[in-house]
Amino acid sequence: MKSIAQIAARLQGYDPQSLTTERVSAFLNELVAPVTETEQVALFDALGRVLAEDIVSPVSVPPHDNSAMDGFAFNGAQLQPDLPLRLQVVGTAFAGKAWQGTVGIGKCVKIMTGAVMPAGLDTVVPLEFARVQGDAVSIPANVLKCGDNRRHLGEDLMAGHTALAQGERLGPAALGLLASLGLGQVQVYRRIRVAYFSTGDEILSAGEAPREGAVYDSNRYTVIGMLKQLGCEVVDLGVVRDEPALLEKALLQATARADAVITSGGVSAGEADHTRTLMQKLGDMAFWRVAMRPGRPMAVGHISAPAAGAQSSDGVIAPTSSALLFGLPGNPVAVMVTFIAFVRPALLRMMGASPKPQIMLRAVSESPIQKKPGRTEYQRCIVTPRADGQPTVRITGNQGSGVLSSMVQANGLLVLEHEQGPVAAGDEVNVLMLDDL
Ligand SMILES: Nc1nc2c(c(=O)[nH]1)N[C@H]1C(S)=C(S)[C@@H](COP(=O)(O)OP(=O)(O)OC[C@H]3O[C@@H](n4cnc5c(N)ncnc54)[C@H](O)[C@@H]3O)O[C@H]1N2
Ligand code: MOO
Repeated sequence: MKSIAQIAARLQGYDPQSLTTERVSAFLNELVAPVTETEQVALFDALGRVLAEDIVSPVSVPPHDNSAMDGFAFNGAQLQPDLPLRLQVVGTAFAGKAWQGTVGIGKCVKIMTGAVMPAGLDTVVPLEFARVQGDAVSIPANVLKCGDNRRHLGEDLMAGHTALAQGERLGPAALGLLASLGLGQVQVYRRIRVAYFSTGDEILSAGEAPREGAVYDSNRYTVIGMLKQLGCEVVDLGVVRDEPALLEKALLQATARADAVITSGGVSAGEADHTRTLMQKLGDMAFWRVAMRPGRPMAVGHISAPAAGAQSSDGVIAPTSSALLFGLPGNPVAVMVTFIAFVRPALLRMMGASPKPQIMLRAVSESPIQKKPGRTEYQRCIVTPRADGQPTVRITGNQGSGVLSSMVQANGLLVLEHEQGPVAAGDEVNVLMLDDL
C-alpha cells in the first residue's frame, strides 16, 4: 500500500490546499488498489459484477451459417441483373431441424429465420419479395444480391477469440453474450464492502423528534443509495455524534468490517470537528481543499484497526485490517458531487473494473452562467432534448450546496472546467447525465 507522502512526492504540483479535480483523480488512482479475491457466481447473479478473467469463446456464435429471414434459400450465383428468377421449392428447412438434401440449380428450399443454410446455398429471398404459385417461386428482378439475408458462422463471436475481457462490469448485454456461449457461471471479483456513517451533533435520524438547531440526516440516504447502485455491500453505522470516543469507536468498527469507509461532515476546519483529528490519529490521511464547487473540503487516506475478532494478548500483536477512508464534506449536495466525481470511480477501481471515461453530453446553454476560472464547478441542471438538433440545458435555480431539491429536479450535472470563465447563452457546455451513473 502506497503512503500519502509517497504518492504526493510523485505528483507534480501537489498542493493539498489547492488541488485540481484532475490531480485528485490521479492521486486516487495511485492510492486505491483493486481487490484480488474472486468467486464463481451463476450468470443470473452476475449483474453489475466485474469479470475476473478473460472469457475466450468455447464456441462460435452463430454456430453455423443461417437464414436472417423467413423465405426461400437458393444459390445466389443464379441472380442476373434486370432478370427475374424462377425456382422450384424442393423442401423446408426449420430452425433446429436442418434440411439434409442437396439443392441444385433452379431449385430452392423454404427456410425459417435461424434455420441452418443447406449446403451450397448462400442467399435468401424474404417471403414478402417472393411470388409463390404451387411449388414454384419467382423473384422479381433487382430486389436481391447474392449473399443477402445469410448470417455467417461466427459473425458475432468466433471460437477461440476473446469475447469479454477481465475488468468488464457486467450489464444485461454482457450477461446475454455470456449466455450465448453456453456459460452458466462466471468468475468475478468479490463484492466490496463499504461502511458509512454521518457525523455531527446536529444530525437527527429519521423518526427522532425535531429539536432546535438540528437537521435530519439526508447524507446517509444519498450515499447508501449510490453505494447500492454500484453493487457494494453496505455496512450502515448510522449517525455518530461529534464526540472523540464515539467517533473513534465508529471508525475502528467500520475499518474492521469494510474495505472502504465513507463519512460525511467534520472535514472543514470547524472547532467542534473532531473527525479530522481522529482520522489523522488512526491513519495515513490527507486533508484537501479541492478547487471545485461544491465539495471543496475532502479527506482521504487509509486507516487501520484491529481485525474483526482479533484478540490482542501480551506479547502478541493483534492483526490489523486497513480500509480506504473518504471523509466527505457535510453539505448534502457536496456529498453527492464528491461521491460522483471521486468516490464512485475509486470504488469501481477497487471492484476491479477497467477504467472508462465519463462520457459527457454536449448541450447548448439556454442562458448565461456565472463561473470563475480556477475551479471546476458542478451545477445541477435540466437537459431538454430538441427535435431539431442539439439538446439545450438550464441550471436548476438555487445552487447552494445544502439544497437537495434542485438535485432532485436535475437530470444532469453541468461540468464547467477549471480554466473556464463565464458561459454565454448559446455556448456549448459539458453535461454528465445522472441516469448514466
Ligand atoms: N471557514 C471555513 N468554513 C467552511 C469551509 C471552509 O473552507 N472554511 N468550507 C465550507 C464548505 S465548502 C463545506 S462543504 C462545509 C463542509 O464542512 P464539514 O465537512 O465540516 O461539514 P459540517 O460542518 O459537519 O456540515 C456542513 C453542513 O452540512 C450539514 N450536514 C452535515 N451532515 C449532514 C447530513 N448527514 N445530512 C444533512 N445535512 C448534513 C450540516 O448541518 C451543515 O449545515 O464547510 C463549509 N465551511
Ligand atoms: O464544498 Mo462545500 O461544497 O461548498 O458545500
